[in-house]
Amino acid sequence: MATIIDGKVAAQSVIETVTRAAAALESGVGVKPGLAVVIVGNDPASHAYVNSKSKMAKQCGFNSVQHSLPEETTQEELEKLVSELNADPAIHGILVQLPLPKHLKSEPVIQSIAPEKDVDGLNVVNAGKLATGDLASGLISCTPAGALILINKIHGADLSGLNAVVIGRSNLFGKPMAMLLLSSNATVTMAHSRSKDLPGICRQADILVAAVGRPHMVRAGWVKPGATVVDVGINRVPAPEKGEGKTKITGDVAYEECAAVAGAITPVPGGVGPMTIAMLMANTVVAACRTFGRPIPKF
Ligand SMILES: Nc1nc2c(c(=O)[nH]1)N[C@@H](CN(C=O)c1ccc(C(=O)N[C@@H](CCC(=O)O)C(=O)O)cc1)CN2
Repeated sequence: MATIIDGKVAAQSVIETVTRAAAALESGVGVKPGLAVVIVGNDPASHAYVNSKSKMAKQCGFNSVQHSLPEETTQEELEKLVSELNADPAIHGILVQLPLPKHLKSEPVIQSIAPEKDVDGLNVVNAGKLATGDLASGLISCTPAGALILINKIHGADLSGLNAVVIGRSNLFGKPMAMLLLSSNATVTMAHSRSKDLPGICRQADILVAAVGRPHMVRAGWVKPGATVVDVGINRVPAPEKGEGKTKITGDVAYEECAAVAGAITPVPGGVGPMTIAMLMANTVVAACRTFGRPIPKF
């Protein structure tokens, strides 16, 4: 049976470091790290994530600001808010929750966030720094940064000689995950819905990272015996066992059968998800420390 990689424990350790760094910043320069989270519309899951982020920011001792905008918000209104937050000296991190309602274009909004406040790491400046191997001066997308910490718990920081396969090629996860694995010396394959023989590609992986958005797509036969399997999927599926109309969260990996083959595996819930919020706090405190030239905590 595989080692279960506990994302809640790892996230708690990150949060403790963030909280200490925030307290040191406040006692040193009298300023709290400031995080502004922006949400547009009424999607219940997005509201739940944003509330968790705002609550965690308060727990870490941050100045936590939430902007909940109505569904009918225009592109101009949203970009105006981002521009005000860019200019606000009390705000060191800005996050616009995704996905945005269909009538809004996310890319111009993301690119309008000042790179030094882009705690989601999605601005081309931060994505470009990661792609060119500069992991020190930018901000890295939260979910891949958290997933790498979990992978390092099993394999250490140097992944030389290991084959890593990332299924999924989004800007939010797949691309930055592949860049981080490459920077750690893994031999990286990016696979996606148009890849030929996905199961065969996955069977080559010592580290298999699944971000496909389809419940239980990765089956035991896709997993190399002893591999580390990282499940990034957050799929809401019906849970009749919990009562009529109830739902539960499940991953992209068929957990039970893959755990029987893998050497280590992340569960859903309780794996990569909690690391996403922890790394958002980490990016915010790093952004604030940089603003004041204070020492940058290590995660
Ligand atoms: N601007 C962004 N938007 C979105 C991001 C992001 O990183 N930046 N990621 C996802 C959603 N997300 C954060 O926003 C997120 C997803 C899941 C979790 C989490 O802790 N999941 C728990 C289960 C929670 C539950 O039961 O509902 C777990 O896996 O244990 C945190 C954050 C899309 N949008």
